[in-house]
This record gives sequence, C-alpha cells and structure tokens, in this order.
Amino acid sequence: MYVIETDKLTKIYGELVAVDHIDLKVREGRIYGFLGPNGAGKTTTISMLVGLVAPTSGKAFIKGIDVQENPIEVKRIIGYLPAENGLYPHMTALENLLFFAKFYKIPKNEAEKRANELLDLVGLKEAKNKRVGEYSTGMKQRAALAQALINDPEILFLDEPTSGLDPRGAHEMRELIKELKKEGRTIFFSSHILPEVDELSDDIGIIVSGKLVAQGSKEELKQMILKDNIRILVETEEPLPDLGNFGIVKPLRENKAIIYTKDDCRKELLHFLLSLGLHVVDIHLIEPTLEEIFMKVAYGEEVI
Ligand SMILES: Nc1ncnc2c1ncn2[C@@H]1O[C@H](COP(=O)(O)OP(=O)(O)OP(=O)(O)O)[C@@H](O)[C@H]1O
Repeated sequence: MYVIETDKLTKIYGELVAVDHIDLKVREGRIYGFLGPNGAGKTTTISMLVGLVAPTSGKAFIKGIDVQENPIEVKRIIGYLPAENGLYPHMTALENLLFFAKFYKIPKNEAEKRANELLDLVGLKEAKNKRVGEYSTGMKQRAALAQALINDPEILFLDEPTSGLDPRGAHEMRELIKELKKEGRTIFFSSHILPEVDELSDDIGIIVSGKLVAQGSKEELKQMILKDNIRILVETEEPLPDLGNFGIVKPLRENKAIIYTKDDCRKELLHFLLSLGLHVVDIHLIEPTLEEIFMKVAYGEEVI
C-alpha cells in the first residue's frame, strides 16, 4: 500500500487546470521529491493532499484514508510546512509550538517536552525564547519545521522547504530532512531546484502545467528515458569507424566520441576497438543527470 496515493486528482480554477488528473504514488519511509517549474501546480497539489484545498475532481488518500472525507483523521498523522510559514511573529518559537500543540490536544507536560526536543533538533535551543519576528529567514524556516513536527507525524509535507534560504540555511534544512527520514518518516517535498531534488529524493515525481509527466525512483526515471541505451565516452586520437551492430558513433570535440549501444557490450566493444588498432584512452558509462531527465520528460528535449 502507498502511504500517499491520489486518483486522478484535479483542481480547476476558472479556465485554468492547475492540477490535471494526477496519480501520485508514494511509498512508506521514502523521500519523494515533487519537482516542477514555477506555476506547475506543486502548491495546489500539496494543499489538496493536506486537506486545505478541495479537489475539483479525483481523490487523495493518506494511508488509505480519504482526505476529503476524513480530514481530521488525516491531520493527526501528517505534518505540513507551508511555503509561507504560519508562525506568529509576536510569539517566541516555544510559545508558537505550544500554541499549535493545543490543536492536537497534546497534554501540557508532554507538549513542553516535545516542543523543547524539537527546538533542540532544529538548532533553536538557545533562541527558543526569542520572538519569531526577530529570527532570520533560516531560523524562521527551522522553527516552522519544528511546528510541523509537533504532533510527531508519520508523513511530512514540505512545500519548497529551502525557498528563500541562503546556502548554509538550505544545507541545514536538507540535513534535517535526511534526519527525519532516518526516524522512519515519509517525506513529500516540493522544489524547482534540480540538485536539491537529486540529493534528497528516493523517488521523484515531475509535474509540468498540472500534469504528472513522470514518476518513479531515480533509477526508474533514468531507464525510462534511456530505454536500453548505454552511452560510452571514448577518447581516441583516430576517428572511429562505423561500429555496425555495436552502436552509433557521435564524434565530439577534442578527439572524443560517444558511442551509443543497445546492450552492455563494453567488453566486446573494447576488444573490437583494440583489434582495429585504435588508441582508446578512456571508456566509461555515462548516466543521465536529473537535469537531462527533467528536460526530456518535461519538454521533450533529446538526451542524446
Ligand atoms: N487560488 C487560486 N486561484 C486561481 N489560480 C490559482 C490559485 N492558486 C493557484 N493558482 C494557479 O494555479 C497554477 C499552479 O499554481 P501553484 O501555486 O500550485 O504552482 P507551484 O508549482 O506551486 O508554483 P511555485 O513554484 O511558483 O510556487 C498557477 O498558474 C497559479 O497561478
């Protein structure tokens, strides 16, 4: 069973189909990166998954619970970090967390213990009694993450968690996300930053103009665009001859060439090239980057 699953989830604003019949499948304990350009529909999707926006059609399920039918039950097991954090600036971080703990009816003693532990986790132990309005952007974002964790959720939704953070703040946030995964939580986060999605995600969904154009593990996405092609970079001082069944040669600058083959025939190919008396300097597999995957599935740009 998937912990997050949608069935043709759709949101239409007037003429605009913001989210278009998407079928998300998120496995337990994984980090799922929801990648898409600005305006693709990421926030709208997350808002429907956490029960803040009603779908026009389709359904969303969290651990098999229908979000529309049982929003309170769902809210108990999820945490949500919105794109714009919802902390009260005139209150301290500790006060903010205790305030939110009341919504979950967490007993006072337990709430205090948990709030302190969480503020410690996000590195705000020293600043917990400072008003949030005086925090830096990075501190605010970490406090908002602590708030999203107050009910000890199994599933976390993070909407652009590093948005607006400087490189150090973004790094700290990514490290925290990895820690939260180690605790066994499932994390669904949105981002338009390719290296960030690549670094954090086990699985990736790519959304463009409201449509989920690809979904799967990084390995699956690579296979999807490469099919059975293997690319081999060869450095040679001689132009390569026609390789026949071994594959296609694409000459590059500086005496380099890429060979595209259908099967993993590196060994045979190497023998063949050597038998031709060619001086092969280097031969290795090149894997597609997430950027290449994204450009291919989002915009149809050829990888080779
Ligand atoms: N309440 C609304 N009313 C009308 N249109 C909306 C509303 N909310 C979102 N939209 C539109 O729906 C589309 C998807 O927006 P959404 O915020 O979900 O995208 P996003 O992928 O999160 O973008 P970003 O990365 O810029 O935050 C956009 O064209 C946006 O203008």
